Amino acid sequence: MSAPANPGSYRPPRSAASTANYKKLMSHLELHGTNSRNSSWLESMRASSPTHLRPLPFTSLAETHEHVEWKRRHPSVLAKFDQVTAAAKGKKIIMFLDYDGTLSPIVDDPDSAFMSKAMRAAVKAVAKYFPTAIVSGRCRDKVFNFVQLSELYYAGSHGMDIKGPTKWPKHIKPQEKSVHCQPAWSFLPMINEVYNLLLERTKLIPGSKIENNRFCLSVHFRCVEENIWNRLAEEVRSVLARYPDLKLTQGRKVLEIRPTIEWDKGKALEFLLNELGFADSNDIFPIYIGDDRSDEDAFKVLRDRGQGFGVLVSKYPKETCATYSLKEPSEVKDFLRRLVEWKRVSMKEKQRIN
Ligand SMILES: O=P(O)(O)OC[C@H]1O[C@H](O[C@H]2O[C@H](CO)[C@@H](O)[C@H](O)[C@H]2O)[C@H](O)[C@@H](O)[C@@H]1O
Repeated sequence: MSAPANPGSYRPPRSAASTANYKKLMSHLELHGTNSRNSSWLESMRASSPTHLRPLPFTSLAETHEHVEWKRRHPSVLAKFDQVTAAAKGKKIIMFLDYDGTLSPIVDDPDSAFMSKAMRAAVKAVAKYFPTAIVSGRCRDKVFNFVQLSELYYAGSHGMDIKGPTKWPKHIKPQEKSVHCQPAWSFLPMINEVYNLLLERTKLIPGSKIENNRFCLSVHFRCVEENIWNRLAEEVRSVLARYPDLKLTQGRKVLEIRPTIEWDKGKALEFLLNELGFADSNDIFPIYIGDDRSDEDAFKVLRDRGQGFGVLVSKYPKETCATYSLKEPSEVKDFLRRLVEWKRVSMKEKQRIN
């Protein structure tokens, strides 16, 4: 799965599963879109980001049985920190971090999803000790502008645009060839065409926003009144009906339009492990932290490889392939800091023994 020499010449296969998902989602929009408020896509769109519900604190007596059971299956990685570091001992940790909802809190305006200085310092410290990648649905340039750390790998557009660090941290040998992977290169003109069509078709829908993430698009529902979600979805449906090579996925109050290629955040994770020279390595310990559905592809890869683990960032129980959980970005920051501290102490200890 090495980077194509000429990204423009690479035509990845279309996935049957993706096509089936696309048809399923499209048929939901078609069959139930305009009349039924109970269609499954509407329900899951609501549930994807229940920011306006009263949050149930994890420690509250009001915790539901479901919540308790979910926490038992996906405990806090902070609470299990000693267990985690015991498993990672002697192995090489590689850190993968989603951006929105993981490093930055979810906000109404996607252009204002800034990360705090403290979070940036925590990510910088992690990258000093472990190879670190940001894996985001955003386009690579945009997520780089938010994070502003040159020593990281960046996988934008759900992993369809990967680039290596421009400043190499000491622990990584600078690669002879620069890491570069754009498996959906040939879809660029189509994505731009659909972007312009959607801008035009949705301009009268209050609160809607179409975000161009280069190899994919996001249609934002967060600031659209729920009673017109169907109208927005219908516009998306009617545009996409003419583009069978694009598929729809659903995120947190967002519909994402992507090329129907067999590529996702899980594939990006595998690509990066290969590029780092860990393809067949048994002594690696990859950790992937993310909050959204698209992160599940990466959690699943780690689960299937039996290496490292996934951490889901969520205050609410969600079906997930992640092993552990964290409630919110501030806990992600705490976890990153603790990991750095643990590494510093174990390096000192090693030096003392030698
Ligand atoms: O993979 P990610 O880095 O998590 O990107 C997924 C989407 O994130 C952004 O949207 C989400 O965050 C916004 C800002 O907090 C929020 O307004 C929106 O409702 C969320 O869905 C980004 O704007 C999208 O393009 C990404 O697809």
